[in-house]
Amino acid sequence: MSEQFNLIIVLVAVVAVIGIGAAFFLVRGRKAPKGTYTGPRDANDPSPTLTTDAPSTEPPKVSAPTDAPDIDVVDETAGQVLVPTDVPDPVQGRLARLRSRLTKSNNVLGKGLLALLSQDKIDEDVWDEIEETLLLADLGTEPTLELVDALRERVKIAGSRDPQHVHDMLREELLKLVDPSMDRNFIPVRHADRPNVIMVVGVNGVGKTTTIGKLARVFVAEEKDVILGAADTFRAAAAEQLATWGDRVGVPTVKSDIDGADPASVAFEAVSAGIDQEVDIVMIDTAGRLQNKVGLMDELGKIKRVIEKKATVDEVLLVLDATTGQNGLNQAKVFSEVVNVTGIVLTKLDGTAKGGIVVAIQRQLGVPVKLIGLGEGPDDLAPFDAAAFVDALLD
Ligand SMILES: Nc1nc2c(ncn2[C@@H]2O[C@H](COP(=O)(O)OP(=O)(O)OP(=O)(O)O)[C@@H](O)[C@H]2O)c(=O)[nH]1
Repeated sequence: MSEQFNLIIVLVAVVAVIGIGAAFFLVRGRKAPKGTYTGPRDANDPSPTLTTDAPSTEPPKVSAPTDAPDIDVVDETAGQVLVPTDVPDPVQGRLARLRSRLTKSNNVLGKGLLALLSQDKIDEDVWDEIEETLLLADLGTEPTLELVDALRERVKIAGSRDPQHVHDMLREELLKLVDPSMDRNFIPVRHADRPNVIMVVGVNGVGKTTTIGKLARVFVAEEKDVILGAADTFRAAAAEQLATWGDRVGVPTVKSDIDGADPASVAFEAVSAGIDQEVDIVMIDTAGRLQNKVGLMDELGKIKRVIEKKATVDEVLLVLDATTGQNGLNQAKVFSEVVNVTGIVLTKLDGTAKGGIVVAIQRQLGVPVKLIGLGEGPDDLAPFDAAAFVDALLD
């Protein structure tokens, strides 16, 4: 009797275990085979405790390993069907919608300049004030002097203080500095045999993950298929944050649940998944948390090389926080020495009166600002348009 009773208990336990297992499987969806990137985790790959300044003595190895370490990157995107909960705003007209944010924070610059230039008599003190206004707006020394010289010349020739004329003159000269001729296209086109790959770089806290989330929405609004790769592996929460952004618009994320996992492996898996699933765009988030330039260089360089085993990196977007002024310029310098930056995303322009940073950064790197962040909302990212930007400063 007690044997029968024991048998019943064992049977009940087995059924319960199978049931829980099946439920878990259904909730998680199908797990694809373990990661296919078999490159070794380099000694200099970042770990959560990395603080040393010591440069690595060996270049990162990325090829032909024999015994693949246990890289826990699993492409959970295969067969995954995400049901979007959000419909992103169309891209057209975004800057117009967000223009008031730019105007509110930056009209100190535009209005200040207009007032100064409209005075009956523009003496040296006024020119000094104009110069100061431009420098305070983070325009940078060289562009400031250029602009002041151009305005002096034009004021001398025109002689008139008519407000509309002053407005038009200032608009023209500012536009020249912002340079409307730069190629600011940021909507990628898929290659015939592979997705377009975008790497997003920048230090932590600048709004990188948020920007990738917002950009994924922009691409979805443009009817592109997208996969995200969470190669910022310093903290699993960052990957979750990215996945949450993606989930909302039906974009899957390749990630590792392990803090400090090899970022290049995650990038490789994301690009592999993008190729397998024939998506248009793969966007790779990276960490900017490294304590020193050598570490940063090693990590970003390795991610790029590993991706290039599968595809080309078509765009490297550098995300910079507009409120950080000179610090942002220093970051831009470091990143551009490490990777070939092809475009800039300037975030938090809604929170600063220093819109001149657009000019300073473009000058320093010689690459265009392609997008600007104008708030924390999911669709508060706008394509940068030189004329609309200058108009927002002046109106
Ligand atoms: N006001 C404003 N806030 C922004 C903008 N872009 C991002 N943020 C905020 O900036 C903060 C940091 O953003 P994250 O995306 O977490 O920054 P991150 O660079 O990815 O940082 P890590 O994940 O720690 O590397 C968040 O509170 C964002 O909401 C913007 O354009 N305007």
